[in-house]
Amino acid sequence: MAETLTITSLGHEGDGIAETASGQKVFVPFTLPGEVVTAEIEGERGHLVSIVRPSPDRIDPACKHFTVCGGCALQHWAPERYQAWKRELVVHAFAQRGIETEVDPVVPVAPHTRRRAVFTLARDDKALVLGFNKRDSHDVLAIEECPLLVPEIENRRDKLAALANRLVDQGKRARMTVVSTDTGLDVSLEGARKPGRADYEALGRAATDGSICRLTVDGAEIVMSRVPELRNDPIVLYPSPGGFLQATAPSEKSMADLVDAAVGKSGPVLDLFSGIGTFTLKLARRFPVLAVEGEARLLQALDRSMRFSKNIKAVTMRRRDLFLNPMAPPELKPFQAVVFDPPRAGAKAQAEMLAKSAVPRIVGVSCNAATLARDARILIDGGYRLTRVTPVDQFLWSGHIEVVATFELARKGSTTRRVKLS
Ligand SMILES: C[S@@+](CC[C@H](N)C(=O)[O-])C[C@H]1O[C@@H](n2cnc3c(N)ncnc32)[C@H](O)[C@@H]1O
Repeated sequence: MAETLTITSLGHEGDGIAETASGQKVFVPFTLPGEVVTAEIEGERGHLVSIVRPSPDRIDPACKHFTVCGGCALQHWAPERYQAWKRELVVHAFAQRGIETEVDPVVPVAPHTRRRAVFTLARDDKALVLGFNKRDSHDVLAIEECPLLVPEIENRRDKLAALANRLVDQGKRARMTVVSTDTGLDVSLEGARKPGRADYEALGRAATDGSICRLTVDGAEIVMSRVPELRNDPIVLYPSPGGFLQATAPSEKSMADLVDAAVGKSGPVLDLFSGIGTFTLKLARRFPVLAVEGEARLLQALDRSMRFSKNIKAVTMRRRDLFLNPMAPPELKPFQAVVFDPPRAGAKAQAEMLAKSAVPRIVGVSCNAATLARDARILIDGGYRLTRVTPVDQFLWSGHIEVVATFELARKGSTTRRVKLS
């Protein structure tokens, strides 16, 4: 039987939190603070049945698939309240580590800006479905719209499904990463059937209608009609098939501007977890930069950017596993600033090394506020001061938030030295 509940707050994934009559804490998706709802209780999950008293901040969701699609959790909240909640997530993550800090307002990101999408493809009962996983399910939802995506991807769903049609067999699944670039769609298919000779020809024909610049299957290039380029004059970035790329161009710009400002006026700069060089290249307009990254193919893409971008200073690249082999204080010595932008797991080992260094400025970028706060604690305990924290809403309507944090060396007796980067 459904129980009447009052939602007191939202959990970090965006689900409403309430207490049952028996004092049990339950999470009820698609509810808002202050709302009175009825829900069927199953363990610590509450399945929303009806909204008895809606929040004045409740709005109509932007997408017809909302609540069924696993992608979005919070389309039903007025933007100002939603953004304030996202900022609070960051405040809370730092407070959990004993760090009291000012946090800037969230930098918002508009709908229809997601330029990198990862679709699931599944063939059931003959039809090939291109979509996203349903909420709390492995089933694939065939999406008819997605207000997150740039139109170049959203309007080509049928074309993308047709492209994969030959290579996904009955009962099988595959993953398709699509990046909208300035030269067309860069499509990477993974987990599909290996193409045979006849497939190559058909794929070649299907892919060369002007909308697709590159098609790779499990990393192997099948079609390349134009080199995929992300142009931001004077810089050109080259995405790597299926490789990491900041999810939207506006959030990437906001983060790169924040990093650039936080680095300040002196180099050389060390860019750790550099990827294809999103921050490296912008910083290299002013300073020599050493880019360190674990994946060879991303450094190859950065190498290409260095050759085709204009007005950049010396960029040195190094491949290294920074989890197993973080850069140690003697190696950090030449740098006036260090940027680190690790995966969700954070950069604990590297933060421990940075905490022992005398680098004057450190900028941390992360899509996980909890691991960033953990790494911030390590830096602060090592003698750094946290001077600015800015959330960027790269993952609109989800519980995820991107954060840029700036640290300055505050240890007594610390001096700054300028050293030439060899
Ligand atoms: C969040 S991405 C940031 C990339 C880059 N800063 C950008 O904006 O495009 C994290 C990067 O860390 C790299 N990475 C993951 N694990 C690593 C490791 N153990 N050592 C070095 N790099 C690693 C990934 O390949 C990825 O490029």
